[in-house]
Amino acid sequence: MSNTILSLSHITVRYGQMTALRDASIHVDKGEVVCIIGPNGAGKSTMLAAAAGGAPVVSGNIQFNDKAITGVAPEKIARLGISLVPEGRHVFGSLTVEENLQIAGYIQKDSGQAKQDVERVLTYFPRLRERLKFPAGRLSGGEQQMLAIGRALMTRAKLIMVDEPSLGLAPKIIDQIYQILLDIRRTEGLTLLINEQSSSRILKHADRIYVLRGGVIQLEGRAADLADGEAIREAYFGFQHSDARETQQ
Ligand SMILES: Nc1ncnc2c1ncn2[C@@H]1O[C@H](COP(=O)(O)OP(=O)(O)OP(=O)(O)O)[C@@H](O)[C@H]1O
Repeated sequence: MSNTILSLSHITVRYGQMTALRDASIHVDKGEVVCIIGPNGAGKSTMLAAAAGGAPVVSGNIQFNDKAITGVAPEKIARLGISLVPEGRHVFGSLTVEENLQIAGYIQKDSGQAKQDVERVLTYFPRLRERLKFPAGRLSGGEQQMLAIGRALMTRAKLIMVDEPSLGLAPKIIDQIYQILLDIRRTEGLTLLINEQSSSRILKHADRIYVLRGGVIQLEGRAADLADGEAIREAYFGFQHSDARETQQ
């Protein structure tokens, strides 16, 4: 058995005439934190959607735990142990934090186990414990992101994919969320695949980085080797752009 938990090999995705991913390959090893960085419209969400069974893949192969999952239905993929936290969080605003977590545990048949898992999630996110009886719609953006990740944890997924967790959040909150994710990784051996538009805060948290632009993987490397940001900037913008500070914000 290989150490790779997820691989997408030579994936092409088309929405009608529009090619969103072109012959793109990525892999994620067990226990890794891998980040896909790229500008708006690069194809990042499409990559996660392809792994979750929700994108029109026209060619290529997707494997999870050495099993082919290309063309497999999203609910079946979820049951195999992949959970996607979509961009924009999508919590149920009128339901309480507790109810949001309980519903996410529907995948488990055993209600005792679901109860234990609510407790397990609250241990990682003490902030959610304080807000347990609040409607999720009244939470701050950071708290909603925590809840969205908490919901993914309820499924006991082996691989959690998070689409732009930093979007609209203050740097302090972003770091806090990453610290919690790394804590969960350490405690549970979880594997994480994360999309981000900006690289600066991610480089210190991720093990490995892919830069995606125009549906094509432009760069792959260990975060430690890319720390100065130069190669990332070049791949991100497609040309030498010494003054391109956008990715550094
Ligand atoms: N359902 C769809 N139908 C048609 N085109 C789509 C669809 N979803 C995405 N696209 C297009 O595919 C391209 C890649 O989109 P995608 O959302 O994967 O990029 P992204 O890197 O995640 O960008 P963002 O940061 O804006 O979410 C974009 O040009 C987008 O407009």
